[in-house]
Formats: sequence, structure tokens, C-alpha cells
Amino acid sequence: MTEHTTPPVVRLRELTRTYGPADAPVHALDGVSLDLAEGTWTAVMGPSGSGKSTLLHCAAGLDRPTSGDVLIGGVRLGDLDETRLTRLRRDRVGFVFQSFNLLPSLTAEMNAALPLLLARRRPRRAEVRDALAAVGLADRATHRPAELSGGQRQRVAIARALITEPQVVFADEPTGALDSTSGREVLELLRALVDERKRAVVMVTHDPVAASYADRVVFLRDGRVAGEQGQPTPRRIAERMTELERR
Ligand SMILES: Nc1ncnc2c1ncn2[C@@H]1O[C@H](COP(=O)(O)OP(=O)(O)OP(=O)(O)O)[C@@H](O)[C@H]1O
Repeated sequence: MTEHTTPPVVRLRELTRTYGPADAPVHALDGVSLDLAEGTWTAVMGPSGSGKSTLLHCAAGLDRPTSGDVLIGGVRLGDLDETRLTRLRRDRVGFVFQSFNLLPSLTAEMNAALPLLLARRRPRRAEVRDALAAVGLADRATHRPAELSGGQRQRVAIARALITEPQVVFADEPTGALDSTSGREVLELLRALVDERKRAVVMVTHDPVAASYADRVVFLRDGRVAGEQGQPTPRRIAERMTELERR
């Protein structure tokens, strides 16, 4: 019997990212290889300065690695000029940030539609309303961010990340600014996105409870992969983090 495996949505091959002068380099990433498949959620954890943000930024095409390859949907980002890279990010990648990054003067539906406007696509009203309904905010379409709770703002940000139907969503501490109830709602939304819509999610977090919603946790230390856990639990994650921080 032939086994059908879909190619990974994101492939990282021997990524390095070095900052600073040649005589005093900082190796933020030092040879990271990872495959991220559709319908899977990967949490990235590690001590402060271990390279998590650098990894996320390189994987999402927001920063260029010093060496190594990033492939998204089989396309090698290093082969793209800035215009093509911007287009690929716009069409295939969604972003969710700790600080929501909504535009305060725009309503929830305008914020959610923004990636389509930037792509010079006229958003259909039904498409935007569906995106807001999918995050439980159908009745908040005309509210501005100041009129929404933190959890609701983050859900608008998730609707915005999904409006272009990206293959992969990169989330940087998506629950970092939320109370635990709103945080749980956001995590449950991301879980549904992975299970029901088969998106790939990559999430940087410091929170073992948030990471336990993922299918696996990849640990970084000093810019290298320092192991991973499948079917993670908050307790096992916290134990591993304590080990990594102790050394
Ligand atoms: N623009 C930069 N210039 C110089 N050094 C940098 C730059 N960005 C990151 N670094 C260094 O690279 C290393 C990795 O940083 P990174 O922000 O990826 O870590 P992190 O794991 O996300 O940390 P934290 O958990 O504290 O956010 C750190 O030593 C950091 O000081």
C-alpha cells in the first residue's frame, strides 16, 4: 500500500541568522531544520534569547536568514525578490501578534478586510461577515477596536489573518496580553482552525498552558533545536523549560 503524505507547508533547512559585527557575532539561529505540516500546530518555546522570534520572523519571510532555506508551499523564499516575497506573504501567510495590531480608526470588518484591500481585491461583504462569524464576532462588525475587549480584538486579528485563506498562520504570543478566559477562547479558535480547516499554525509562547494546545512543542536553546514533545501537557512542558533555563 502506498502511503500518501502531503509535503510540509513550511520547511526550514539548516537555518542560521547571525547578528552583529563579524568579530563579535550573535548566532540567533544556529542550524535549525523543521517541517511543519498542514493540519498541525507547532508551539516554539525556549528561554529568553534562544531565538524564537528570529525563527518566526525568518520562517514567515519577515526577515532573511544568514544561510539555509525557508520553503513555504514549496517556494524557496531566498529565490524571491522583495515584491514576490511580499506577495507570497500576503497570499499564503497569516499573522497574529500579541499586541493585536489593529487600526484603531477602522471598524472590526474593515480591519478584518484589510489584507484584501492591500491586495487590491474588493472584499465581498459576505466574505468579511463570514470571517467575523467564524471567530464569534458577527454582531461586532461595526465596532472599533476601542469598543472591543482584548479577547475580541484578538479574534478580529485572527479573522484578519484568515481572510486570505493562508496555508500557515504565524502567531507571536497571541495570548500574552489576554486574561486566561479570553486566552482560552483564542486558543480554542486556533485549535479549530487546525482541526477543521487544516491550516498549519506556528506559535511562539512563554506559556506552557498555551503551548499544550499545540500538537507538538519544539524547544530552542542558543539558536538550536533542543528537543520536542508530542501531545504536550503543561506540566511536562514546564519541566523541560525549567531544565533549559537552569543549565
Ligand atoms: N536585531 C538584532 N540585532 C542584534 N542582536 C539581535 C537582534 N535581534 C535578536 N538579537 C539577538 O539574537 C538572539 C535571539 O533573539 P530572539 O529575539 O530571537 O530570542 P527570543 O527567544 O525570541 O527571546 P525572548 O523570549 O526574550 O523574546 C538574542 O541573543 C538577541 O539578543
